Amino acid sequence: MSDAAPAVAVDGLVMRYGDKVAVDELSLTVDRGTITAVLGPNGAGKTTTLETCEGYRRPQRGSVRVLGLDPVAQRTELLPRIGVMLQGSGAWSGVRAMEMLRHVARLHAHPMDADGLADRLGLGECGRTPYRRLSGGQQQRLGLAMALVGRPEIVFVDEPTAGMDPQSRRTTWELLGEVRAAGVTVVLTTHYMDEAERLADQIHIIDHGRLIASGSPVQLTRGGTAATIRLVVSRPFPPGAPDSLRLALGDLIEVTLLDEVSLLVTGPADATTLAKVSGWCEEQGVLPESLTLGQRTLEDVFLELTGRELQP
Ligand SMILES: Nc1ncnc2c1ncn2[C@@H]1O[C@H](COP(=O)(O)OP(=O)(O)OP(=O)(O)O)[C@@H](O)[C@H]1O
Repeated sequence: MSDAAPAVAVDGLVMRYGDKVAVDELSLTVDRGTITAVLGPNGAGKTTTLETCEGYRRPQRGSVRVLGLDPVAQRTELLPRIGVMLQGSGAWSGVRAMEMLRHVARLHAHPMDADGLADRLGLGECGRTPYRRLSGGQQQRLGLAMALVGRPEIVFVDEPTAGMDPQSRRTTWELLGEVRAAGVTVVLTTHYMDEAERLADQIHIIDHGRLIASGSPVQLTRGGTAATIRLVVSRPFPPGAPDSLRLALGDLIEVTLLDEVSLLVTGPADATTLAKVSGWCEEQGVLPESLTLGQRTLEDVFLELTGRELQP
């Protein structure tokens, strides 16, 4: 019963390039009608996972189902129901933008109005421009239009706003929101935390080909009573700073040194914790330049899970 199946089900997927393990026992589910972001740093295995869902790569181990179908064995059945935006839109270099979009529209049984879609994405004015002369942002938008024009049930978009100016990013976010509102499932990869946090109903964070956390933006960032205190000081911390602060704050609280003048305190941090951090600064003779208490961001979540920053 493919209609009851989740939009995407990845189970124990392993993908290697030679000795390099790109995707490592990855399991995740995408619910229908959601925008789901696969978030991770460069090289995390996002594109490889997406290409396997799109049927461009055969799982080496594990399985992938899209709308309940096997993307390789049942490709003919699946293709008309999915839209794909590749990194680099897949257009020929000499073809004019609107020619390409109309061509893709004609491949589908019930396409959207290509001109209306192009206008919506701000492609109207460059309709006669050859693909290779389009700016990076215009190529991205054309790629998105090509993925959407066939009215897919699910659309896969790889880094939809990479290289776009802020205005085009906002238009793209709005459009993806409208696509979801029309009942289409959107699966996107991104390494922009703000994009995932703002757009996605569900986020899967992956690193080194492994799933390290899943949840809605609120579940991931507001987990329990967790909060974050950021401390930036005017001169480098004295040696042993994180350890003595950890000692002062107790076991439930995590202290992560970000660099020689800033650190992050995470856990059930409240006003008392803030006062303790301030008292510790006084004891250590360090002058806080800023000391703030706020909710965790996805960046904080990634840092806690991996000890690294998502965007170097
Ligand atoms: N064709 C290939 N041959 C060899 N190694 C590859 C190939 N494609 C990807 N890799 C490697 O596999 C790992 C995962 O790559 P992948 O492109 O899936 O990650 P990603 O998260 O999409 O990264 P990016 O955001 O940079 O596209 C990386 O270490 C990458 O260098």
